[in-house]
Amino acid sequence: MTAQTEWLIKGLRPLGNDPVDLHVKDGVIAAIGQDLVLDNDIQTLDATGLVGLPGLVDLHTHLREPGREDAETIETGSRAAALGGYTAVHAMANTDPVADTAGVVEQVWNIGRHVGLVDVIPVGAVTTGLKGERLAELGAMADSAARVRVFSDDGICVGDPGLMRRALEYVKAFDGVIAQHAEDARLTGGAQMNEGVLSGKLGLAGWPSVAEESIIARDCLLAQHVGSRLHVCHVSTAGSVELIRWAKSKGINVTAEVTPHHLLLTEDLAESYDPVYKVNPPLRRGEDVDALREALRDGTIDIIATDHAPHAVEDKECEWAYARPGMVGLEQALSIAIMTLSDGNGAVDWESIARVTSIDPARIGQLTEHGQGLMTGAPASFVLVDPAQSQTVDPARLASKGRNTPYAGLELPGKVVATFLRGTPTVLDGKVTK
Ligand SMILES: NC(=O)N[C@@H](CC(=O)O)C(=O)O
Ligand SMILES: [Zn+2]
Ligand SMILES: [Zn+2]
Repeated sequence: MTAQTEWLIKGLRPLGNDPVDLHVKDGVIAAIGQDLVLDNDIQTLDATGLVGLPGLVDLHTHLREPGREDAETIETGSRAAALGGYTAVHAMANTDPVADTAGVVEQVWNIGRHVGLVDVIPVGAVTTGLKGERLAELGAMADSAARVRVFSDDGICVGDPGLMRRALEYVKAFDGVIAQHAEDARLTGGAQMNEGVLSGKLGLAGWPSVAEESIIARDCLLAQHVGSRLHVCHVSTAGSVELIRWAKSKGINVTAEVTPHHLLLTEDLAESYDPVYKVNPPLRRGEDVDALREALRDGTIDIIATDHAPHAVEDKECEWAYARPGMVGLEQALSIAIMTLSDGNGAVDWESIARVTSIDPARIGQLTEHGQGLMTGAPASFVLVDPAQSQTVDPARLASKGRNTPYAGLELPGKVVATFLRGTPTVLDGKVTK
């Protein structure tokens, strides 16, 4: 029975270009062409009007397993990811136990494979227990079955410059990358929101831009000094953009990500005192949002990464100061990419969307099976999007266990109709297949 493995997909528009048919067989794209006719009796999918993109790759996802399965599991997070058009997600290391050994990363990787909806690529911790004291077993995680290439203490900054330098040097051996959560903790004690006029008015302790920017500047100089690869997580300020632009102009090997929420939302939302808007780094000013959007368009910021951060209801529906920071994002990221990378007259820059959501995240994470585009011989991992449909976000209907979406009630453009992972549909008709 070839039903699951062989497909004829009719009339999709790759990256928004002229319609073609796609023959999917044995996990790869066997042929692309106009009006393909196949003589055997295989499954056909009418994709007229749908845009085809390479499967999305998230470099920054919190799946909460092991340790907080009440907030998210690898399975529920995988469902959310597939519905969002993702075929691979990098699972952050700030779990309990922390993903700081070959054993833990292999377990996460195995559960992801068993669920089978997206490739779950573990991120390894930089320091043991995220304590910032000594390096974790980076080499063993890289050599493990999980083939870890991205290392991060995300949630916490690697504050010690000596340790950061050694981590950057260590991962060079296997072309790994250190993904830094840039926050000088000595400048953010008790911080609740962006530091500025509004934080003063609201009486909430501020997180100043300089707490992010000073670490980015330092880490770029360290990456230059030791000739290593640095990735900056969730860039949130105009000043950070300027620093990264400078570093790239000097040939420093730095890449950067921006989250959907930092591309769309501003600090004013804190006026509601609704903790759904509490996140690290905090939502910033309109000027910062403008600079981040421009930086994404001109390539200074390489990619969109969700920082999908599901939390249990009791950790979010409480007083602002006690709420955990973070918001979910896997199911809405593509819509926000569409909003950010269109010209306002409805013309969507699909090529850039593929670059920032798939091709470049796969390159940074060293994933050879993803982000390859729709080409003959490439793995059949792609997403079919209907740009004419929109979705109104209902927190109760998310596949993620997290209900902490900042987009509740908003009508967002685009809908994922189907996602394929190595030739097998994980989403069909907008629903997870298993
Ligand atoms: N972004 C957040 O506000 N929270 C993240 C940690 C992080 O990304 O720093 C989390 O793990 O909940
Ligand atoms: Zn972080
Ligand atoms: Zn994070």
